[in-house]
Amino acid sequence: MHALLPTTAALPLFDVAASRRIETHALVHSPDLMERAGLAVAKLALAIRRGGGPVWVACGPGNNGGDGHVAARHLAALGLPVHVGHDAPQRPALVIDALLGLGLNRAPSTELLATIAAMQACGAPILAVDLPSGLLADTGQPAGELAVRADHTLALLTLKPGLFTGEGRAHCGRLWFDDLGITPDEAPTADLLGRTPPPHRSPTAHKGSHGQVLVVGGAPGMQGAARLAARAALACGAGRVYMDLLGAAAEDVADPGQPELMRGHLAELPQAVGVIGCGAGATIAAALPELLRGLPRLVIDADALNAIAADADLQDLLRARPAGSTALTPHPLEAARLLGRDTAGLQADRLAAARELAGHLGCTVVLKGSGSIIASPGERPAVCASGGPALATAGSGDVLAGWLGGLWAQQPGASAHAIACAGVDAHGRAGEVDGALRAGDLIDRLATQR
Ligand SMILES: NC(=O)C1=CN([C@@H]2O[C@H](COP(=O)(O)OP(=O)(O)OC[C@H]3O[C@@H](n4cnc5c(N)ncnc54)[C@H](O)[C@@H]3O)[C@@H](O)[C@H]2O)[C@@H](O)CC1
Ligand SMILES: Nc1ncnc2c1ncn2[C@@H]1O[C@H](COP(=O)(O)OP(=O)(O)O)[C@@H](O)[C@H]1O
Repeated sequence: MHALLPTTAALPLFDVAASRRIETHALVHSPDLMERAGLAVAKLALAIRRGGGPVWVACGPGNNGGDGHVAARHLAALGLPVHVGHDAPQRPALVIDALLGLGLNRAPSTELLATIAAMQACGAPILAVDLPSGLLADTGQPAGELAVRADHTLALLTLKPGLFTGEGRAHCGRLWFDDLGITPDEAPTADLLGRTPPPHRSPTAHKGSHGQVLVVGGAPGMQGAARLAARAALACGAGRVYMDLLGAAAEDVADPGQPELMRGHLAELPQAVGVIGCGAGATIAAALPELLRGLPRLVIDADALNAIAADADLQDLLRARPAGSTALTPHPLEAARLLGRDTAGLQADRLAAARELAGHLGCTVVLKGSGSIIASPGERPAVCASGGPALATAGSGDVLAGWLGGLWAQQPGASAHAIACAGVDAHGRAGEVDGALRAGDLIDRLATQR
């Protein structure tokens, strides 16, 4: 058993169906899985209980409850006061939530909701077994009106996507993992992102070795978004970064705070990585056909996504681009527009939605938000474990788009999927601070963490 995050290594994620298969195979040679699980829960419970009161173990009807009973037995054998039941004891030192795990398949009943509410109200730390009860393992969404908000979650046997995306991070608290000594015998459903080394810079490099980025966006009143993207591309190490601010006079393009940035246009920079759409407003629509046809690698964000959502011809141009040459970075509302769906429906299964959008438009899709998803045609999807609410500030998405462009300029042979995985994880790590992070400060943190 070990604490899970932050992780430098990529980790395999398995959905419910895969976890069930792995469990079934493992049980053939290791029939004592529940004993192992319950022992791991008891060990963690010993370490995190607060005070000398009873450990309250709330057990459900299935194997999740079985794990809870085994843990209760171990704790009682050690002489700890243990209370097993759905009613709260006086001043518990810890709650072990073993109500529902992988088997959750409907909204919790009124009685279960009452137990969840009592756990939440009793004031003791909550340790969830495998998953916080009421949270769906595949999506990270509550199945009903309430799911446990745990202080700790000990994932067992496999890591499930719902621990990391959707509402998962708000419900899991600190994450721990015990694989119960089993190595899964099948390919993961998705990868949890690990750290990717920064692009190599040769001792004999010159600025021409590190590529060009062309940022197209920043309509009047929204130029800050494009400037943030351009600054991020520069800080990432791109050799030369150009801006095409839509509708701006030549003298307005200069960025006094960042004199390295230059003015440029598609016609002069046919090999640049395009970062298009940040703060672009409706003006970007007219420029899109040329950009979609002209630039070999594209990161498409914000208003460019909205323009594409509204125009079937632009969608066809996107689909006509070579495989691996385009990354879309929608937040959930933009992704919903691209799929012609509502945001809540899309958020209900972020992994499925990102895969669907990637298939629909033939592009890499970064579905942003807590537990960003990276999905591409023909690739295993990835889930981002880094980042947090400090990133919920204006401009952090523009920084991401620019950073992806900067990475790609330096690694022309990389696919959109590889660039998105590397950049999204770095962006998330840089955003792990208390409080809120200004987008400008996020760029500095990205540049210095490498
Ligand atoms: N079988 C084993 O040896 C192992 C089991 N493990 C544990 O077993 C869990 C999975 O066990 P189960 O498949 O029995 O599933 P659960 O224990 O999560 O729940 C299954 C039961 O809950 C009921 N249920 C589902 N949703 C409900 C709802 N909303 N309201 C009321 N009842 C509901 C189901 O009808 C079923 O009876 C894992 O999460 C993990 O904790 C792991 O420890 C690995 C080893
Ligand atoms: N709570 C959060 N946890 C993790 N990442 C977050 C959170 N809130 C925002 N982010 C990240 O911050 C960025 C916000 O992007 P976006 O919504 O496009 O903002 P903007 O348009 O203001 O730049 C995305 O990369 C998103 O994943």
